[in-house]
Amino acid sequence: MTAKIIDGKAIAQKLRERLKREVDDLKEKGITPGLAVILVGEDPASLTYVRNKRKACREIGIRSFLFSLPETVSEGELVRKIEELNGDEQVHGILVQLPLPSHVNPANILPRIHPMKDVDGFHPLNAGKLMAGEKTFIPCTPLGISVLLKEIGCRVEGKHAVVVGRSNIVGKPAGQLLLNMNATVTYCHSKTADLQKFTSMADILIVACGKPNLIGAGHVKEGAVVIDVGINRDESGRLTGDVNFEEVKEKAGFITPVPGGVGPMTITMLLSNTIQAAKQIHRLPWP
Ligand SMILES: NC(=O)C1=CN([C@@H]2O[C@H](COP(=O)(O)OP(=O)(O)OC[C@H]3O[C@@H](n4cnc5c(N)ncnc54)[C@H](OP(=O)(O)O)[C@@H]3O)[C@@H](O)[C@H]2O)C=CC1
Ligand SMILES: Nc1nc(=O)c2c([nH]1)NC[C@@H]1CN(c3ccc(C(=O)N[C@@H](CCC(=O)O)C(=O)O)cc3)C=[N+]21
Repeated sequence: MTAKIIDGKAIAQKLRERLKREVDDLKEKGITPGLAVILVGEDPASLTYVRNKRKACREIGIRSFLFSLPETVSEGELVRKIEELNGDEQVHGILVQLPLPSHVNPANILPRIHPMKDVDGFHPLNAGKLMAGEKTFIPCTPLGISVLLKEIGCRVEGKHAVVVGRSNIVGKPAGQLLLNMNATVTYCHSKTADLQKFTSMADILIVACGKPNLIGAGHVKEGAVVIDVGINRDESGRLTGDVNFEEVKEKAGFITPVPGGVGPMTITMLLSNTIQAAKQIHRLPWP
C-alpha cells in the first residue's frame, strides 16, 4: 500500500482562515485576543518557534506580546512576570516557551499561569480535567493530531492507538485524548522492552520521541495511520521526523510528513486556544 500523505500545512491554512473570521467577529465586539509569550534565553530553535507563533498570530489579527528574559532569570522573577500577565486584561493566553534552563523547574512555573489563560493546557488543573474528560484547554499538539484524524475521516472509536513517547506536553495528553475518543491506548517509552511488538499492532501510531528514524517499515502495520510528531535537525540543518518516511509511506494507509504535518497544526491550535480563552474570559460561548 502507498500511503496518502496528510497535508498538515494545507489543513492548518484552511483552519486559520476560519479562525481569522472568529477574530474579526470578536474585534467587532471590541475584543482583540492577545497572546503573551515568555521566552527565556536564546536557544536558536526556541527563537524560531516563537517567531513562527507570533507571525501566525499577526496573520489572523491576534495581538502577541513577547517577553524575552535572560538565561539567568530566577524562578521568582519568572513567577512575577506570569502574575503580572495573569492580571493584564489585554492578555488572554500565556505561553512559557519550553525547554526552560536547567535551574528553573517547570513544575514551579507552569502552575502559576492562571488556568483560564493556560492556552498550552499544561496547568495541572487542566491536565486533570483532560484526564477526567471535562471540557478544558487541550495541549496544542495532541489537539492538532485529533483534528488531523478527523480531517482524514479516521474513526478513532474502537481502534488501537499506540503512542510512542510519554512527555507531559505530547505523549501523555495525546494518549489521554485518544482514550477519551474511545480508542484502546498503549503507551511506549524508552524502557519499553519490545517496541516493535506494540507499534506493529497499532491502527493509529503516534510517534513523539525526538529520535530520527526510530520507526521503520517493520514497526508499522499495513494500512495504519502514522502521525510523526518528531522534529529533528540533521547535520545539514534539514528537518526530519522520528519515522523513516520513505520506507513507511510504502506500507501505511496515511502518514504525516515532517515538515508540513503536525507542526503547523500545533501553531493553529495555539491560535484556536487563544481565541477560546478570550471568549471564555469575556463570558462568550465557546464550543
Ligand atoms: N510537531 C510539533 O508540533 C511538536 C514536536 N515536538 C517534537 O516531538 C518530539 C518529542 O517531544 P517531547 O515529547 O517534548 O520530548 P521528550 O524528550 O520530553 O520525550 C520523549 C519521549 O520519547 C521517549 N523515548 C525516547 N527514546 C525512545 C526510544 N528509543 N524508544 C521509545 N521511546 C523513546 C522518552 O521515554 P522516557 O519517558 O522513558 O524517557 C520520552 O517519553 C521531539 O522531537 C520534539 O521536538 C514536540 C512538541 C511539538
Ligand atoms: N510552551 C511550549 N509549547 C509548545 O507547544 C512547544 C514548546 N513550548 N516548546 C517546543 C515545542 C515544539 N513545538 C513546535 C511547534 C511548531 C512546529 C512547526 O511549526 N514545525 C514546522 C517546521 C518549522 C521549521 O521549519 O522549523 C513543521 O513541522 O512543518 C514545530 C514544533 C511547540 N512546542
